[in-house]
Amino acid sequence: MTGIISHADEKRLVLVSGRAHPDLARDVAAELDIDLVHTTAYDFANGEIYVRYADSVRGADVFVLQSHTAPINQWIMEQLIMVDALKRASAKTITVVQPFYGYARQDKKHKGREPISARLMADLFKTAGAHRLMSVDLHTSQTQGFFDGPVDHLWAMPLLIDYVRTRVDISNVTVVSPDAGRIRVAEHWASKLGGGPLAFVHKTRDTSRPNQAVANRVVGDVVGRTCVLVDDLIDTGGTIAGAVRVVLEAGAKDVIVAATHGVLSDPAAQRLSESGAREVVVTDTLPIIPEKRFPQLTILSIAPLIARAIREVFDDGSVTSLFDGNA
Ligand SMILES: Nc1ncnc2c1ncn2[C@@H]1O[C@H](COP(=O)(O)O)[C@@H](O)[C@H]1O
Ligand SMILES: O=P(O)(O)OC[C@H]1O[C@H](OP(=O)(O)OP(=O)(O)O)[C@H](O)[C@@H]1O
Repeated sequence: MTGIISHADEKRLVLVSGRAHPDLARDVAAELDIDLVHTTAYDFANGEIYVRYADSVRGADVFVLQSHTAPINQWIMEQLIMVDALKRASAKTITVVQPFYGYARQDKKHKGREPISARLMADLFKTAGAHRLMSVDLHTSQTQGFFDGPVDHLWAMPLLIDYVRTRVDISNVTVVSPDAGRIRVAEHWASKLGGGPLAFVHKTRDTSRPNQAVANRVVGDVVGRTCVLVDDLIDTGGTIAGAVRVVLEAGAKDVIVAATHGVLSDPAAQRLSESGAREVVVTDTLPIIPEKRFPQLTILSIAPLIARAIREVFDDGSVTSLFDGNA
């Protein structure tokens, strides 16, 4: 195995990773059957970051993997610096692979004098030298339009659905959206999970205080049913724990939660473990440290999907084809 795959036409695929989620980088490299190109990365005494690649990347198609986990600003900055180093080392193309797109929730101004940080992120990566972005389950699809270049928007839904299908009797499933913003996604889930009914939770947020979600009530047929609650991400767990509570109070038989990104900021692990959900299923787009794991948590590997998408991009194939039948 080498860090570089040589083709007759001299194309070279290089995978490099920041320090945020080494397990995911290792798994993606293994799926691609390549070695990561070693990257030296460390912090100077004042917190500034240094990176250098051990091998030449000249003329290569380079994929820069970084998970936007806490401390998120440090890891985003590291990825930006990695892109800059690749640009200056004459990489042919640079694809930023950010399985979870940091700042994606700041995609519009809700009030005057707010930033649109999701757009700023795209601009920063473009300025650093990125040609292309790859991400999984963006908070809103429109974020694709922020980056001036190709964006590969991967869906974890087929992976999650394949798993959830093994855990439920699909003739008795109601798919539940934990808020109004995710009803379209929940519709998609329902059609793929046996075409059962759909419900949604009326959620409100106190916008004067961060991370405060209130689940008011559930609308839809949940009595006696296995409810599958679907969301893009679980951060502090307030949205999901509240939704599980109102769904169970409304008479659901049991609840399985499926979300792509397990951000799991405190006190999510405690909230979820005490929520009454039978199972909470996430992917490993973000690392989940042992202290944040709880008995009902299942973590699915996103590495095969990312590796297949990288392969398609490198081969000038079709990323969309990975989702044929799920569009
Ligand atoms: N990082 C964040 N954590 C929690 N809440 C956030 C974060 N970034 C933005 N927000 C707030 O989330 C909602 C987003 O609402 P959408 O309807 O999805 O646009 C908004 O209140 C943000 O201020
Ligand atoms: O675990 P939590 O801390 O509760 O945060 C997670 C929730 O926050 C986001 O929704 P958001 O309320 O930002 O927007 P939306 O209702 O428009 O999806 C996200 O889609 C989750 O539903």
